[in-house]
Amino acid sequence: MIEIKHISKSFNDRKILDNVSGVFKKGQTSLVIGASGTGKSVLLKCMLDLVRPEHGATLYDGRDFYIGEEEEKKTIRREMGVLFQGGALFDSQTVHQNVQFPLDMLTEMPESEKRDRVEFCLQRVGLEGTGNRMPSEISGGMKKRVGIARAIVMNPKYLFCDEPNSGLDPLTSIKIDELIKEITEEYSTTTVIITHDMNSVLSIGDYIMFLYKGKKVWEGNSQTILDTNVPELEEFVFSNKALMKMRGEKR
Ligand SMILES: Nc1ncnc2c1ncn2[C@@H]1O[C@H](COP(=O)(O)OP(=O)(O)OP(=O)(O)O)[C@@H](O)[C@H]1O
Repeated sequence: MIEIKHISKSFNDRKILDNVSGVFKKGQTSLVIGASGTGKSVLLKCMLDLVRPEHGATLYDGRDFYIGEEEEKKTIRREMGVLFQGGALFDSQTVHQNVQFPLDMLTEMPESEKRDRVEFCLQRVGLEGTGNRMPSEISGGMKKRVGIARAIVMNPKYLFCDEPNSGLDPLTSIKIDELIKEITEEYSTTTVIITHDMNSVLSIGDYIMFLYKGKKVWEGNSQTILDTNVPELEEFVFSNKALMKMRGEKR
């Protein structure tokens, strides 16, 4: 479980996050949603301690990430897997080398064990047999899968995905969402996904936090979101015409 408590962050006197709190549970896919520029990525960076908020705390299963001992912070960092926006693969390295990177950086694992672990993760994301290819030789959807394999190679407790569907067609997006959801349930990870994809919201939103101009103005799940009466959220959700129609038919 990850708890964020009263997170506030400003850049150059401009408040980007304003007192944001929430709980992301183990074994669930939690989504942080909102329009562009509303502070989703900054919130993720605060949770990863890449950006330090002026106020607030992030607790990983009760362990305070900002004020804990350096050893404890290191432990927490090793328990995190991150799927970066755009995949962030090293172009000059093979798929296998990309997935192995965290094992090389963070473990003393023997080479043979690393190889087996990488092969297992590639197989888990449906990419068996592709280890020797270069990132330039695979599709956008496959790159995301490589990114997911790399994010889970250390067997993380906490999985962060920044816009996992960006640049993908709708069908591939659904498959990536399903894969993230399956992994979350299979390994009981606490998964936090930054997105503005309404398909994801409706299909994998166990918990949804909606940010508007840096504030949390709504929280709920995929079942309750279509019944919202919060104007800012209504505007966000029903900018999708098909959903607007669905709501009309429901009422
Ligand atoms: N390092 C920084 N210095 C100054 N301003 C920043 C910095 N990082 C982010 N911002 C500002 O914070 C605001 C929120 O940015 P953020 O990237 O969190 O938005 P977002 O909700 O993730 O948007 P998108 O969906 O487009 O990725 C933006 O106005 C951005 O310019």
